[in-house]
Amino acid sequence: MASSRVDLDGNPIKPITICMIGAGGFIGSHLCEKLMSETPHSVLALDVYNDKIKHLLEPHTLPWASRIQFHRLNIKHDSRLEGLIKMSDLTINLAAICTPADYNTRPLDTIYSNFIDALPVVKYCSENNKRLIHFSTCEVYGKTIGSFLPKDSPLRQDPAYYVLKEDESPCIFGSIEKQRWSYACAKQLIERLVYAEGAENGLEFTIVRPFNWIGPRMDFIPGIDGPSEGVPRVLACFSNNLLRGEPLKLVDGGQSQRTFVYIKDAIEAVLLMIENPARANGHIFNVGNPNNEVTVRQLAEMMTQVYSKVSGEAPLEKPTIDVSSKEFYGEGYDDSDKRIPDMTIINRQLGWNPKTSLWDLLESTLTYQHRTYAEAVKKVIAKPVAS
Ligand SMILES: NC(=O)c1ccc[n+]([C@@H]2O[C@H](COP(=O)([O-])OP(=O)(O)OC[C@H]3O[C@@H](n4cnc5c(N)ncnc54)[C@H](O)[C@@H]3O)[C@@H](O)[C@H]2O)c1
Ligand SMILES: O=c1ccn([C@@H]2O[C@H](COP(=O)(O)OP(=O)(O)O[C@H]3OC[C@@H](O)[C@H](O)[C@H]3O)[C@@H](O)[C@H]2O)c(=O)[nH]1
Repeated sequence: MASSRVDLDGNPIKPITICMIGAGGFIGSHLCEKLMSETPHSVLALDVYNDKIKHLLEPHTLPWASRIQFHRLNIKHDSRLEGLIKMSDLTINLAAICTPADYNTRPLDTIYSNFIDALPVVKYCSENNKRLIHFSTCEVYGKTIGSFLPKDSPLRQDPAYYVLKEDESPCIFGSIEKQRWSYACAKQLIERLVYAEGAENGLEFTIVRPFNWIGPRMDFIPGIDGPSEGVPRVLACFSNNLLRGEPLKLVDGGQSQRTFVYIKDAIEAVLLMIENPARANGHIFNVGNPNNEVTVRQLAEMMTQVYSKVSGEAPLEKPTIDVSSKEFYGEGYDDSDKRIPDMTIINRQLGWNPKTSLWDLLESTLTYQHRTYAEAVKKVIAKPVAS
């Protein structure tokens, strides 16, 4: 396997060591899985948790056991960080607070996590001449230009007013009191810093802007493997509602639009970036699926249908319920209206295209959710409430 692999230009791929920060999260777990099963590369996996990669770490007889090492550490305060970056050929930084429920309620933690805590990582990579793949977000685009046009303007149908391009689109956020944008703004500034390290000090970098990657192991199910009062991202919120047989909550009518990409498609793009540095360095890449656009309401309807198919349970008569954003997220919430990634740059540089339709990715993801959580949720529901 190892010797026959070549990059996009036909050159043999040499095994490398990757320092992956945030390896225990949703994206990290899938990336580790891919690197272990399909490549000869080694991973130093850094995170405060490892539940989502336990299956890759134990038992010690796994075929890749010698190629993955978990280091439990918090990058906020751990002197081992620089040493681990120095030992590696490439650093991938995934660590972040990235659930919207936190952006307006814990803005300080959000800004520290996405900007301040990432600073030493960039600095150590730059000082030690190590390549960096930094995970940013599609939220850096904020709102579309089209959202400021009158509701009936025909220009709203013109892609020039909504398609998001890495090298052209502006970043449009709400006012400071709309603390939703604390995350996007922190991500934007760290992108600018990484870019400036490239321009002034020659840092070899790639910036990834994920557009709603979804799939198994995303976030948590409240009260099962996460806090009962916690609010994860929409896939886990809706999965939780479906597992409990309660209506899916549509924030402000579910009119916002998103494009969803299957995590396994997106991971293919990251692997291409890892193994084709000459094509990926110095670039910012949108990674999403422009063909999978829905409103949040349509997502809820599709998830209801798919869940009924995979669970064998009939959908509720009234499967959704409207809630205001103030009620659901609290003061200071705001939203991105529409997110369609332009794919020109990633297509040109890496020849990557997403493959999986929204229906198919929901079918495999909800099959996983049902198999993993249905029993546990039933038990919790059956427990008599203490009086
Ligand atoms: N999933 C998406 O669709 C999406 C979209 C846009 C951007 N992103 C970005 O991609 C990255 C990964 O996202 P994810 O969906 O896997 O999120 P995640 O929350 O599942 O993973 C982040 C991981 O980082 C770890 N972490 C956070 N702070 C840390 C610290 N101080 N020290 C050590 N570990 C720390 C967490 O424990 C967690 O395991 C984030 O930077 C996020 O902003 C993801
Ligand atoms: O139960 C819910 C949860 C969410 N929603 C809505 O569903 C939409 C998507 O919500 P998500 O929680 O997935 O988060 P968003 O797409 O807004 O942001 C995400 O985008 C990219 C990343 O940077 C982050 O992972 C996150 O900020 C929003 O319009 C939200 O208001 C509901 O209507 N009901």
